[in-house]
Amino acid sequence: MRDEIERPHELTPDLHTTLVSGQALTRDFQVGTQTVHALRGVSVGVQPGDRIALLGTSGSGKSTLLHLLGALDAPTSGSLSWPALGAPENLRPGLVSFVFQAQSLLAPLSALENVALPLILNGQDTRSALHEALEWLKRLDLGTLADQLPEELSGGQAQRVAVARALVTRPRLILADEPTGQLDSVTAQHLMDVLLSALPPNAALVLATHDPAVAARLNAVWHLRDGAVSLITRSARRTA
Ligand SMILES: Nc1ncnc2c1ncn2[C@@H]1O[C@H](COP(=O)(O)OP(=O)(O)OP(=O)(O)O)[C@@H](O)[C@H]1O
Repeated sequence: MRDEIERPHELTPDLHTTLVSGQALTRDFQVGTQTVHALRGVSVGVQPGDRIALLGTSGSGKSTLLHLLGALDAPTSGSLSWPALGAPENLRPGLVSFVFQAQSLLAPLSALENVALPLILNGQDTRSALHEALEWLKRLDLGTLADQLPEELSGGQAQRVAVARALVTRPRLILADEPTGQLDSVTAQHLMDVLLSALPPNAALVLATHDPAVAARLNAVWHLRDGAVSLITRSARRTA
């Protein structure tokens, strides 16, 4: 149930706990002689426990905004900060994780090795990284698939492995870019079940989607239109 509607400028972020804050963000891309205005002045904040859907049509700027929030890209203008997380160079892998639409697993690595990789990149020894990765696979009901290569997994299984890989570092912020985009509606809802039940209550999720049924699973929706957040709706019932 959505009972409260806010304009973006009415948000009052708590600066001590804010995971990421973006003010007046723009992002232009130069394509030949044309300038594409992918974001046109977006101001948003993400707090611990938020489960936010980023809903908008193709080309509305969802991926561009996620990339900025995760410091994969920098804005053309505006300011970005991660008050509770620190400097952008310390965010990944660890504090901020991404789940992409599809085929983001490394093909030569098994499911288990894919999940362990962020821990190994963070300096953890391989043996304990593999042990923790297996615990996550089991938790997501994927223990029997640990030795499979990505090409041997179904689309839904591969996305659950990608969720395990995103959660293994115990991130504070998970940015998911249409993680259900290649899945049928039943498999998509199963992935949402897995993601929402495995997400630590204090972590935040921002998930881009075209699908209103997926957005309805979350407790706030940022409606993105032509590179601007046109509306923010919040659910009365917070799930975290
Ligand atoms: N690297 C880039 N170079 C040029 N233009 C880009 C680039 N990235 C994004 N754009 C353009 O910016 C606009 C917003 O793109 P973006 O991918 O953020 O939208 P989106 O809402 O995620 O779309 P979709 O739902 O199709 O993934 C589009 O017009 C896109 O073509």
